[in-house]
Amino acid sequence: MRKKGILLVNLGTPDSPETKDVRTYLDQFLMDGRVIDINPIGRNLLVRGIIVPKRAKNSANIYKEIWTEQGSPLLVYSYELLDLIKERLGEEYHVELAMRYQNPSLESALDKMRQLNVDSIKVIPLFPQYASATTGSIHQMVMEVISQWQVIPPLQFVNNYCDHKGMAKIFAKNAKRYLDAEKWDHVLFSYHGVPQRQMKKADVSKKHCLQVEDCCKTYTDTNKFCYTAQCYQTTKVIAEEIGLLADEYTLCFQSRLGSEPWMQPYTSTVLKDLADKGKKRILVLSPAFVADCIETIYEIGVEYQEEFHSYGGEKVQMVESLNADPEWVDALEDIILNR
Ligand SMILES: C=CC1=C(C)c2cc3[nH]c(cc4nc(cc5[nH]c(cc1n2)c(C)c5CCC(=O)O)C(CCC(=O)O)=C4C)c(C)c3C=C
Ligand SMILES: [Fe+2]
Ligand SMILES: [Fe+2]
Repeated sequence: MRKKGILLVNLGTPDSPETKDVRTYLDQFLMDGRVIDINPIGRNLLVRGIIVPKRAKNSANIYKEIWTEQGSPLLVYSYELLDLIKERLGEEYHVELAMRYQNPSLESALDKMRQLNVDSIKVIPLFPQYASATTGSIHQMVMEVISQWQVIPPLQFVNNYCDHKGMAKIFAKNAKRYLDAEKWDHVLFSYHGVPQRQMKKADVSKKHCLQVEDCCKTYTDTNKFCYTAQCYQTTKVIAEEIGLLADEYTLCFQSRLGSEPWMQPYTSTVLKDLADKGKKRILVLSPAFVADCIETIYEIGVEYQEEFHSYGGEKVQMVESLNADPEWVDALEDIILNR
């Protein structure tokens, strides 16, 4: 029986926490024109001349701290999820996992599907919100690879699932475990940031994103492809599910790289403001990630904790991501079958 192909794709992670592998990963990642979206010569100088040489060793040390016996958390959780979703979908489907950068590579996953002569391919980026640097890059790469095939099978691309109730319920459930057990002064929804320039580029009207006040706090037809608007929408669905009041939570953006402005407010700034207001205990969800990774485990769990402490706060607690939660398998099955 010919099967329906399902391709799950996450960002990728180094093959090992050694500096040379981290360097290779950062080089492939940051040389992507959708990630550092400047002219190729400038990108080459910036990435290979400045960012990677400056960053590789320090990043490798951080990867060493989060690395598990099975490997990088992002990859380990992704494989666990793959096993569960394969079991769930059964014989009718052939499911592959790929990473946009490093391994398992998109090329090898797609080649397996080509060899199997699958009936169709549906691409599901493991990112709830669309950003050009993530989902856009995955879709572009899949199209580039498949464009070389003699037979181009029916293809489907999932753009986003920022408003998926099943997904939101799991983030809410994970947060409630902390909210029910202890007292927290505020909840943060801390998303991976993107440069403001990329947001403006994604707005085809050129009249909306960062042009009108509170441009993307409401998710509408006008801004339906805007990453920020989708982050607000995810937050709204999760906050409703938890039962949070408007003044009990704040949306913010982390992981800024370089000196140009990224989406704001920055998580660091919000943490400082909260500390100045006397807030001591902060619970942080990070629903741009479906698997815990360096950005959640280290940036939130270690760096923001230390930073908040230096401002006079007490505790920053990271809420676990979806990882290999059986309810995430339910939600992902629905996304695969119905989006
Ligand atoms: C969730 C969506 C993501 C967006 C949007 C995104 C954009 C983006 N990222 C960088 C630079 C870095 N990101 C890094 C790690 C990283 N980023 C994402 C997701 C998004 N990135 C994930 C899931 C991860 C974790 C990978 C892991 O192995 O755990 C890193 C590397 C980490 C480090 O060295 O500290 C960099 C660098 C840019 C420039 C960007 C632009 C839009
Ligand atoms: Fe990133
Ligand atoms: Fe926007």
